[in-house]
Amino acid sequence: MRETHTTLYDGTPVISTQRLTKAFGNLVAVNDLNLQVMRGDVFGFLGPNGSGKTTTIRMLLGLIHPTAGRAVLFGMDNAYQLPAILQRIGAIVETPTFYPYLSGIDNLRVIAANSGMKLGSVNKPRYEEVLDIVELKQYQRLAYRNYSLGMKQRLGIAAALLADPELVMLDEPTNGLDPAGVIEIRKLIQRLAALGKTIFLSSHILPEVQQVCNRVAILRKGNLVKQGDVKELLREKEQIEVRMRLAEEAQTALEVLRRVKEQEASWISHIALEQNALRQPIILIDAPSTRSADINMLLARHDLFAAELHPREGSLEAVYLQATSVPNQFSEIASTDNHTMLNAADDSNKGAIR
Ligand SMILES: Nc1ncnc2c1ncn2[C@@H]1O[C@H](COP(=O)(O)OP(=O)(O)OP(=O)(O)O)[C@@H](O)[C@H]1O
Repeated sequence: MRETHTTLYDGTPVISTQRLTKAFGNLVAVNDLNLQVMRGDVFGFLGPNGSGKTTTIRMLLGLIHPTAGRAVLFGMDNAYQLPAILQRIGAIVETPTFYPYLSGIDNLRVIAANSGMKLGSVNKPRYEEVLDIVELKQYQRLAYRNYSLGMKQRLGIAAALLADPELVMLDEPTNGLDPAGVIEIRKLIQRLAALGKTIFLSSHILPEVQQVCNRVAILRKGNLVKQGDVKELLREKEQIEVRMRLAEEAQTALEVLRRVKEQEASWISHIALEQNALRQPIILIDAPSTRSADINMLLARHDLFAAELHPREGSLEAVYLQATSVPNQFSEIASTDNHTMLNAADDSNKGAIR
């Protein structure tokens, strides 16, 4: 988790949507969406293919008009004050177009010229600054066509940073990247957060999001099914794993724990008997990891002694799976549910890595 968060986070909303909705004909791509992104957030925007992430981002950037509802960025309604809002945003929604035969730095010059930024030596430090941030300074003279996919993606982010935006919006920035490329992007996002940028990141890759984001929203079929602080969401998904020496002991322990759960231990939300990788029976208890000693004591009271007992951290994957398995009657869109990596496999452009 990002450490800079506490120092930069001041609770000022940067993005606030109110009942934001987009329908394409009969298809409700985004339904009644209320999002809150605060200054200093690294905000993860999650959802399976077709759940409405890109449509939301396009509405936020004023690329398409909502069917209903509104989006307020930096306190301004984007239906009325879009130019003032866009000046403060750096975004990559689709892969930016670069000239293959021009170097990285020359491509940035072209983009700056095309978007009306100041040219000439006065901007040179800024080009180098952004290339430095994305760790491409040493490759700035290399022709774009010789860049790796990860370098191309980072040059795109450098271009989005030229005007020193407060909010950086990245739509699936790790698509198609190899593990090293994914790590580079993660480090880059952490650097941008440390520079005080607010980051809005849509992604399929849950472990990545878990590592860099402090807050997340999960979309399913155009509906917001979860929004919250990552640490809190993970805490809700903590478990305690207990292994007994013998299978019969595991069964007895399970019965004891279930009884205790009903009678006195309301801090246990669920208990299941499963098998570990060695096919040994284990008891998985959904409870705060700080309760491990209590579990030990409860078992000991019944002359049951665990061979192993250890807390398991919560994962965003567990949060996601639970959130997206909730049946939802509002929208008609077919989506792929219960896929750990938000089902990137059916789309060759998605670079989900397990
Ligand atoms: N211009 C459009 N016309 C009609 N339907 C559209 C249009 N744009 C998006 N959709 C539909 O809206 C739904 C949401 O699409 P969207 O691209 O926002 O999802 P997403 O979560 O970004 O998915 P992915 O991860 O695959 O990019 C999909 O069913 C998509 O087919």
